[in-house]
Amino acid sequence: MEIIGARDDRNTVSNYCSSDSSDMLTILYGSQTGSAKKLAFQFANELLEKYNKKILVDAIDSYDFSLLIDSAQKTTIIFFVSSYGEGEQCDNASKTFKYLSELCSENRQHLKSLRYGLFGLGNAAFDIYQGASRDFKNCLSQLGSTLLDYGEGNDEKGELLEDYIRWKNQFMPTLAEYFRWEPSKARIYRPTILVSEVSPRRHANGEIVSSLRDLNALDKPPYHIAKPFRARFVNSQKFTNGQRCQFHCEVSLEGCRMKYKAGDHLGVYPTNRPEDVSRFMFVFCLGQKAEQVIQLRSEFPLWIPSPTTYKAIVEHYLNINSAISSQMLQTLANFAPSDISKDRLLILSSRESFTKEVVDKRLTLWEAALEASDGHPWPDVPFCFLLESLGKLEPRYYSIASSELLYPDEAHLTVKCQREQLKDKIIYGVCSNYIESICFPESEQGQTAPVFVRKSGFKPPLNGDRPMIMVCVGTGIAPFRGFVQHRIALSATHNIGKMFLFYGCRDESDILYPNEWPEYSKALGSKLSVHFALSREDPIRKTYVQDIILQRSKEIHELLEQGAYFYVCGDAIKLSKMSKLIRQIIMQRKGISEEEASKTLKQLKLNGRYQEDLW
Ligand SMILES: Cc1cc2nc3c(=O)[nH]c(=O)nc-3n(C[C@H](O)[C@H](O)[C@H](O)COP(=O)(O)O)c2cc1C
Repeated sequence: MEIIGARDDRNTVSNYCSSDSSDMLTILYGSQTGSAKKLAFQFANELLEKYNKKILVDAIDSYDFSLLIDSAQKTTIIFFVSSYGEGEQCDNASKTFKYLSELCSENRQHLKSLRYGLFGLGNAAFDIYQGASRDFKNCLSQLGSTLLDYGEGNDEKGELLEDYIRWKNQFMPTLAEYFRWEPSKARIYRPTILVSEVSPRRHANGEIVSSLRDLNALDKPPYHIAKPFRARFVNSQKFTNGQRCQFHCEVSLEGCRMKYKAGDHLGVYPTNRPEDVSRFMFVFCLGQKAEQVIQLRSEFPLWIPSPTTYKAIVEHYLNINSAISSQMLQTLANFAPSDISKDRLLILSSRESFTKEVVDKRLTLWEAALEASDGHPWPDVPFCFLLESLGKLEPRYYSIASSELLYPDEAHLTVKCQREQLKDKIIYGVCSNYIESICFPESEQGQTAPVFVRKSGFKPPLNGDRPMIMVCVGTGIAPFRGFVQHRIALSATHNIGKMFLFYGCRDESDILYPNEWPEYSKALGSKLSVHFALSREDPIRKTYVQDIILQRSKEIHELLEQGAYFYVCGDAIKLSKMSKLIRQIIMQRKGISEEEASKTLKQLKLNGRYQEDLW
């Protein structure tokens, strides 16, 4: 009985497939930002809990599909497939999709032995809704595989989890029937993480070790995602204040030996908001034992270093404001402090109320609990239930806004505080507001955060004399500040190519780095031309980046013909039509068909000459 977590070890996957798979199930995910991966593990956990089934969970690209070709051995896989780019596969599924598409072209049913279920994750605000999951399904059907069930979850209005639950509730019993699985003896809640309270370990100086991340601060390079560097945030400067707070800050990488290049990302591990931490600790009665040292054990890989303390987990490792599902509330109801609270929570979790009362109001688990109990604490909730349900406080990624050629020991960031005003509360984005709190602290303390560099393919051309066209909205300006700095550094010794920057924001007061663009233009002369699209400057005629791009379509096309690189960065929804626009420009300027223009654009993408960094 085990869940095997995502690993890099491909051999284990192959071994697993070639053993008796008649009663075994594999769960694979294609996930860019973790949602599909999370659902895949959730599905696996539930199968383990309900049917005592042994399950492999891994990324799609870690699985060796060549083993299934024309095989007589029946294999069952449940896929969780997210769409990315323009309805495309995520990075950890694209290799497999390419492989399967090539197999399709042979027009033979090579994967007849495969039975599969598929849940697609997407967002209907994008042009090609569920492109990746539908393509994957079509491909498998051409290869002769048997579809057991297909479902789709839409991220557009925050109902992805509910879509998943509806699909899963209908599919899981069918799957069990198909395999003739008997439900394991009914249990309301079965923990998969064992939490034991132990006596404290101490640092050499006598201080209690509260988390391994503290120890990491004493560690030495190399630093990476699993061992972040505690960096100082310095020289912060606000551009705009209040609800739309945007600012610049500089992260000192001195001594950590982490190198970056313009276009890379800086991962930042946030800390939960102190107000939320203390309310969470109150609701689940953790205040008294906040500093108690605990040891965690589990059958699958845990993201929390152990031993640690309750408080360290709630502050640094647990996504206490995670989106919640009706199912979580139903399990939580078992631990209610009174029958009235239990009934109220069950009503909140019901089909009739859940969307309106929980999803639309963006209630967190602790807020829903408080609402059901009229502000009274819930002393009987097992801590492991909170760990399993809420999951990991993930690092957030920021495009680095500087060039290593000018700033080798510091990475600059451009941050917009995520603050969304709902009817009666503000939803705070955990990391941006955390960075603000350490950059503009009320006291002098706490100006460090754990960080690491994540390499990205979003890079200025290797050849410095190639033209560049850069398109962005809002804080999407960040990597382009780095690209321009990069070219300034190069210009001292090299001939550099022309640069067009198209930058969309609300009005003049919303322009980030307003003093720097004239300076960069001065330093680079005719090599840099910056064009602003200020959407709220003229209330009658709103101007967006696509409008100013269209006005310059002739020059853009000429530059593309001269080998220019085209970059897009910023809000995925606002910029979702950019590649369509470029296709249109190519079509019109070259006088070719839409199909031919699509081929040209595809080739640009393959050659790295059309790149997007969207969020
Ligand atoms: C840059 C970007 C591009 C996306 N493109 C699409 C798309 O073309 N079609 C779609 O249905 N959803 C699209 N989405 C939405 C994601 O598929 C959806 O939010 C999903 O839940 C993310 O899952 P993941 O965390 O497993 O990557 C896109 C999201 C981002 C950030």
